[in-house]
Formats: sequence, C-alpha cells, structure tokens
Amino acid sequence: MRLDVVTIFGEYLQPLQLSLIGKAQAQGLLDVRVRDLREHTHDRHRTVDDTPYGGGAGLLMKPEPWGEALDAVLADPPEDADPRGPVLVVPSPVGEVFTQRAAVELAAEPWLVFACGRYEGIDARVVEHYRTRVRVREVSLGDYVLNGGEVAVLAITEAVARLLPGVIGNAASLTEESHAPEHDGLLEHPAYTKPASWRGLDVPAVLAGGNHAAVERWRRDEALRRTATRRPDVLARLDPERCDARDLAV
Ligand SMILES: N#Cc1c(-c2ccc3ccn(Cc4ccc(CN5CCCCC5)cc4)c3c2)n[nH]c1N
Repeated sequence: MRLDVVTIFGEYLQPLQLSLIGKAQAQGLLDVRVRDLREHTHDRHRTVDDTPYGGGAGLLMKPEPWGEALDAVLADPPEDADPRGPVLVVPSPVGEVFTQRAAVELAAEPWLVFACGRYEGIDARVVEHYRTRVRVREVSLGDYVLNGGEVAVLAITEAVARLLPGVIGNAASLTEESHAPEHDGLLEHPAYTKPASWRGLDVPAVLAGGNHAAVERWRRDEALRRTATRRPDVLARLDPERCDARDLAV
C-alpha cells in the first residue's frame, strides 16, 4: 500500500517510522511519502493561508497550494493503483466518524492520499474539485476538536496498516478485537494472564478450567455485557441472525 500525506508539519508524521508501521515500511508492505505543502507555494513567505470570505475567526488554507500539491501526487501513481485513482482522505471535524469498518474498507485500497489541514481548515473548493477526479472521504476521529489533521492521519494509518497481511504477526488476533466485524463489532471481553491471583483478585475460574466451550461462552457473555453497558449503540446494531437466545439473556 502506498500512502501519500500532504502536510505543513511533516515532523508530526515521524511516529510512522517506528514500531510495526516502521517495520512494515522496511518490509515493503507500506510506502509512506510525506510531502510538504509549502513546496507548492511561490511567494517569499511561502503562504498557505488567508482570511475567510464572509468574515469569521481564524484563517483558512488557500486552494492554490493544495491544487498544485495534490495534482503532483496524482501525477505520480503507484504501479498497482486502482483505475479509479486513490481514495483522498481528508481529516475534518465535519467528516464521517472513522470506524473499524472504514479501516477495513481503506485497507483494501492500494493507494491512499491524506490531506492534512491546519488553521480552521481547507478552502471548501479543494474537496469539491477533487470529488470530480477521485473518491474523497472526509473523516473525523470523533466529536472533539483537534488543531489539524496530522493526529488523525497517524490514527487512521495505524488502524489501516495493522490490517494489511504481514504487518501484525498474529493475524488471528485481528478477528477477536473490539469492533472486529468477525466479532460482530462487540467490545472485547476482559483478558487475563499469570499470576492466577494478584492483590486478592483472581482470574475467573472458567478460564483456567480447560473447558473451551465454557471459555468461549464466558467470553461471548462478557463481550455482550460490556457492550451493553458501555456501547448500547453498538449492541443495537447487532445482527439478530448472529445472536442466539442465550446472548439476549445476558
Ligand atoms: N479528523 C479530525 C478532527 C479534527 C480536525 C481535522 C482537520 C483539521 C484541520 C484544521 N483543523 C482545526 C479546526 C479547528 C476548528 C474548526 C471549527 N470550525 C472553524 C471555522 C469556523 C467554524 C468552526 C475547524 C478546524 C482540523 C481539525 N478535529 N476534530 C477531529 N476529530
């Protein structure tokens, strides 16, 4: 997978050189290219922002540098690019809330391009223009306000890259995580390791009993219980076909 990230703060993306994502790049599973938006300005001050039409607080990012930068990215496609081009992912407070389902969808793409805004955002014509050329997804990490898109790119890149074959050593664990489609999107059950007793707290006996059916039942019950108490919205989406009478009794 090729990832292009356009930003004025390239150093924010340094964490992508670390740990599993850094290793994935070294293995050739991921090709991350960080591009400086200011390389596409032509004035002495390398200006990327200006005041908003109609007034209002703060500054907006000008469309011209973005147009030049994104055109340059699109002119340099990876060999395995989809005929439709990349998905242009634009972090934004007004985007669709990013979910595991979106991570799975993006992980199926050979090429993602991220546009990291700053200030009060990017001139709306940039997204409007590129919707005529590529698939665009405006995404939000959640209902709180950040200062720019770079943190979102780090989060989205990690959520997507870990789904790529070979990035996570134990791929089986991907299907047992919270929000995994194979796990009906439920929150995961509590997990324990040795010692069996710690500060007067014991590991649930069923987990050490050796009865795998009982362990699976306990894990399912705990996942349902946690989801019901912490994320009733997720439980409400549970496919009735995917739960038996006992599930509903939890
Ligand atoms: N992903 C994600 C995000 C972001 C995010 C993503 C990308 C950018 C680029 C710039 N900012 C900063 C900013 C801050 C406030 C406002 C609000 N408006 C300003 C103009 C008048 C009306 C109100 C907009 C833009 C960003 C924030 N925030 N929260 C998430 N989950």
